[in-house]
Amino acid sequence: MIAPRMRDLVLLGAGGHARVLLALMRAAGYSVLGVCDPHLASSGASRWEGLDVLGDDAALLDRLGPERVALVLGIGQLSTGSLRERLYDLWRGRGYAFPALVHPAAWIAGDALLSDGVQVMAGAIIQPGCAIGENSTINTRASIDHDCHIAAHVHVAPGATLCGSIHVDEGAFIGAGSVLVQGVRVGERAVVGAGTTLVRDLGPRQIIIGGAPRIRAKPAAES
Ligand SMILES: CC(=O)SCCNC(=O)CCNC(=O)[C@H](O)C(C)(C)COP(=O)(O)OP(=O)(O)OC[C@H]1O[C@@H](n2cnc3c(N)ncnc32)[C@H](O)[C@@H]1OP(=O)(O)O
Repeated sequence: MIAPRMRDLVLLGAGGHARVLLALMRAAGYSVLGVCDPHLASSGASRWEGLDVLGDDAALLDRLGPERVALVLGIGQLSTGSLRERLYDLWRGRGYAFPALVHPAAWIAGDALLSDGVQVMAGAIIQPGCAIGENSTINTRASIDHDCHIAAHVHVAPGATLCGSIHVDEGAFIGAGSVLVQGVRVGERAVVGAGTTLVRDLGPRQIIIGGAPRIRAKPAAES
């Protein structure tokens, strides 16, 4: 993990996810040099949310090399599409660093491992024994319990609850408010719909949505 204070940060993108990250960076006291966004640049705007608009990608490459700035990926990730992943790989390939960012109101166990580019939003909890892969987002108030392994480019959306010892493979999307019971595995690029409870493994590229609750009697031995 690269210490965020080593270099000034430049925010890529100016949508809702970028605004949440800007709030995180300000709350954590990071130094933000400005924002790069093709739409802002083409509109001629010089300021956005109190930041200087630095221009589009070309401006960044021309004026602010990877030795001067580190990047923050302000593009969110929905259940479809992989723009965020492609941009991350593109800029990494150009030599730029993406420090892991953690909101000061998140709680992360001392032994949890956060890879480069991980973004942990306000209210999130990451318990002992967890590892979070590159460019993954643990969004607002999501909860990752002990010994979970989250691969790269995963989005755990707001309020999702992952119980212990869960594996989430690369590029998967865990919807808002979903609950994953202990020990399940979510396959590569699979999608867990918002509010869904996952009780068994989900294969690669599978989507699970909702699911009817069932009522049954408890075994006699249980009171
Ligand atoms: C900060 C942020 O905002 S981060 C973003 C967080 N957002 C989320 O977590 C949203 C996650 N996305 C979802 O849950 C989506 O609905 C998906 C990906 C599971 C499915 O999307 P789509 O394939 O586009 O499904 P679509 O909208 O066409 O709905 C298909 C059917 O499933 C139902 N449905 C869709 N999602 C859900 C859900 N999460 N729970 C229950 N039912 C659902 C729809 O009502 C529809 O039912 P119908 O056929 O009877 O009309």
